[in-house]
Amino acid sequence: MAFSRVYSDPLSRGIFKKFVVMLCSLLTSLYLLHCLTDRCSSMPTPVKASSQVVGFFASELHDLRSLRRKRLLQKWTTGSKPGLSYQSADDAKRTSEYSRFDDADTGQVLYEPGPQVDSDSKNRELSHDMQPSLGDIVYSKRLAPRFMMKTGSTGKLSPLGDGTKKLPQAMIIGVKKGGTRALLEFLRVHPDIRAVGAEPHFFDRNYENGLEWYRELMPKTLEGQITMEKTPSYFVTREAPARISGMSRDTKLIVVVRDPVTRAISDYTQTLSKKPDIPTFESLTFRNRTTGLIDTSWSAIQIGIYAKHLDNWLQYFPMGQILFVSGERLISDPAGELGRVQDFLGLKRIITDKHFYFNQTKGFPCLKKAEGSSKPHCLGKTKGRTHPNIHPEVVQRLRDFYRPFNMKFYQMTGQIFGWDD
Ligand SMILES: Nc1ncnc2c1ncn2[C@@H]1O[C@H](COP(=O)(O)OS(=O)(=O)O)[C@@H](OP(=O)(O)O)[C@H]1O
Repeated sequence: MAFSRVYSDPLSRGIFKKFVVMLCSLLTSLYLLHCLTDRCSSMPTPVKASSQVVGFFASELHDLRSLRRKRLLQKWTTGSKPGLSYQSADDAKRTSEYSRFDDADTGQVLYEPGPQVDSDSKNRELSHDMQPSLGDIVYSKRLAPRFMMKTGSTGKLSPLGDGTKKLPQAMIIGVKKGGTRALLEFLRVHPDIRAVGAEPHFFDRNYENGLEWYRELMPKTLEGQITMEKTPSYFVTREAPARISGMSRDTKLIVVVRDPVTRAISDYTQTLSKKPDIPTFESLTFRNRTTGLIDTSWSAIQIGIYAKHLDNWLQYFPMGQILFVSGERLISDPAGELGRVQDFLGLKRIITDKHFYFNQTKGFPCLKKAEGSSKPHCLGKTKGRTHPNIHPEVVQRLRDFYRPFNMKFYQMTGQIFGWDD
């Protein structure tokens, strides 16, 4: 009754209409505010029940929210403090469950999910730069299901935390003491590369565990990303080429080579650091010091006969599928060598000069920002050790020994590494 009275009075009707319009805009503003605080997805969406106008607002809001998410993601992916503070309690627990395991040769402790692969090493330090990478962490539960992650340089959006463990499509197979750790650490900066940090030693020591075991060690990758690992002993493992080819004939292989004489001394220096009582380099080098006969059964010498090992790989892989990186140039011009590697892997050249600086104290190039960190990063103290002085006569004898093998190697690869200049 009261309503019909009000409605029949033209003045009251006008006021009533204005009231309704104001109420509607108030409700719409409230809804807008609610959505801007990112809470409206849990409510029944207004699109279904409402007019085109509300539908329009909903789509505008959607765009606004994706823009906010993209901005946030941009902030993360450009490396500004990706920190663990985004983790929920569950995720923090998951991270703490990551097993610690070592790089067989370096003793660096890396965080990787999965079983313990190598427990040889004695040196178990954790450096800040070896924490799980941004991509390894599934962020807080509230954010995870709705947030999207940029798939590397492809710019595709995929749900964060998604991805699957894949067998490596590319690997660094050698050589021991060539600079393999530096190469892997530098490559990890690339958004399209995900690599297992520790050396799996699957194709030499752990082959009987099977490919599923091996796959489990790998980090999750999104579409377009390359899975990588490095195990320098593969290059000198007789069975490795057949086994890797059995996994995939398309596997891309990278070998970091270094002057075999310096490499042998570096190898010896590493052993010496673990076992200070071993004989001198000179006495291990010769079978007979007076005749000058080199002991080729000593692994430190054996590994440097690159041409011989390469022959074995060429039985299973075409030359075009193997890239040789100069260990020397990796130090003098890291961006140049990284450029070649990115081309070989079919990736955009994202790692450039801008990523490196030369650390005077370390005496090596270092990363301005390591993967998943905003801090500068040099390799640990097991890389770039001071070598003992070796008698020049012994060094010369070794140079003479390696020369023909080096020449053969230059011929096979079509690259001159300059070890005999
Ligand atoms: N940027 C940078 N920082 C530190 N060290 C560098 C770098 N680039 C190459 N190198 C050289 O890498 C050598 C170790 O090689 P690897 O990583 O292949 O060693 S290992 O086989 O994994 O133990 C290591 O050998 P040594 O100098 O004999 O210790 C270094 O000379």
